[in-house]
Amino acid sequence: MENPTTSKVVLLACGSFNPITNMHLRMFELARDHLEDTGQYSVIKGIISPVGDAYKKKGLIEASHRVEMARLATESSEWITVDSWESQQSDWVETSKVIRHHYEELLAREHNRDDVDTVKYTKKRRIEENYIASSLSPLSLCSDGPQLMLLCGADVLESFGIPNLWKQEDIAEIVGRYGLVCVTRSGSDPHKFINQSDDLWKYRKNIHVVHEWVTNDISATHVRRALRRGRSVRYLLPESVVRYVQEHSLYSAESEQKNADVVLAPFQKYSDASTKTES
Ligand SMILES: Nc1ncnc2c1ncn2[C@@H]1O[C@H](COP(=O)(O)OP(=O)(O)OP(=O)(O)O)[C@@H](O)[C@H]1O
Ligand SMILES: O=C(O)c1ccc[n+]([C@@H]2O[C@H](COP(=O)([O-])O)[C@@H](O)[C@H]2O)c1
Repeated sequence: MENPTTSKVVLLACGSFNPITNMHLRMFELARDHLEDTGQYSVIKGIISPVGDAYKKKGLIEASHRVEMARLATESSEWITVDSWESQQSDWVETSKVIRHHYEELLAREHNRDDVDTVKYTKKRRIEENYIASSLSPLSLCSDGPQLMLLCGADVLESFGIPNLWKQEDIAEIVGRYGLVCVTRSGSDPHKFINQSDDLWKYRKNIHVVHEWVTNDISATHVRRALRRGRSVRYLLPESVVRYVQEHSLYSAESEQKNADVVLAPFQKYSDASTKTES
């Protein structure tokens, strides 16, 4: 039964998912519990959007494999889905544009649902188009429509502070207009980071920090390292993903060198600077 007093939320996670791990899936569950615990939100859907091959991060294997592994991993979930739109684009797509794309999709879906009420739709569309990123409260599609929020780990939030990585207007749009749910990772302190950033502080009410008490250090980098050393990765990834990796002989010393000689664009320097990336 729908609760009319709560706002519906769709969570969107962007990243390499190289490969998807149990922690990526946990991130969704943690975020949903956290938001619903406030009594203000009802999370209706989660979307995993693997980045395209043009991201050129070192060791990034083909998007087709990463998308397929994410599909296998979410087969048993009733609410987490995978979307391949971003991965199919020939150029790298900035996250703000990925969010906009999914927002448009949600809006179109709402429109189809409400198409008897075209006046209501047109009015909301106009409000939406005129919306200024500097507003402090995120806009939901319509009074009963879902709100789209970006879901990420604290490393991505902290990457907002890397010079020339994210455009300031994109950060304002993501956090000011849509909202962000950030899951803590070991070694990170999102509250401190928000406190030290004037831009994020301005939008603090739209940033939901989820504390993961069971510190879980699984990272795709650790998984790839274990795989190329012939170590077991069982119970770090869903079993279906472990089987897929084996069947397709993914993640070797050779695949880790992919894109190693690529001259990096500013947005890729994050990947390079990341302490998680190694040879
Ligand atoms: N252990 C974790 N705790 C919290 N968030 C996580 C964790 N692992 C991944 N994430 C988040 O999941 C999203 C997708 O992450 P990504 O695909 O880059 O995985 P990763 O494990 O960080 O990868 P890599 O090790 O290759 O850099 C990001 O928002 C990232 O912060
Ligand atoms: O939009 C941007 O400016 C931007 C800058 C840096 C990174 N991103 C996105 O952040 C995600 C980071 O993923 P990863 O695996 O490199 O940690 C990935 O989806 C990138 O497209 C996005």
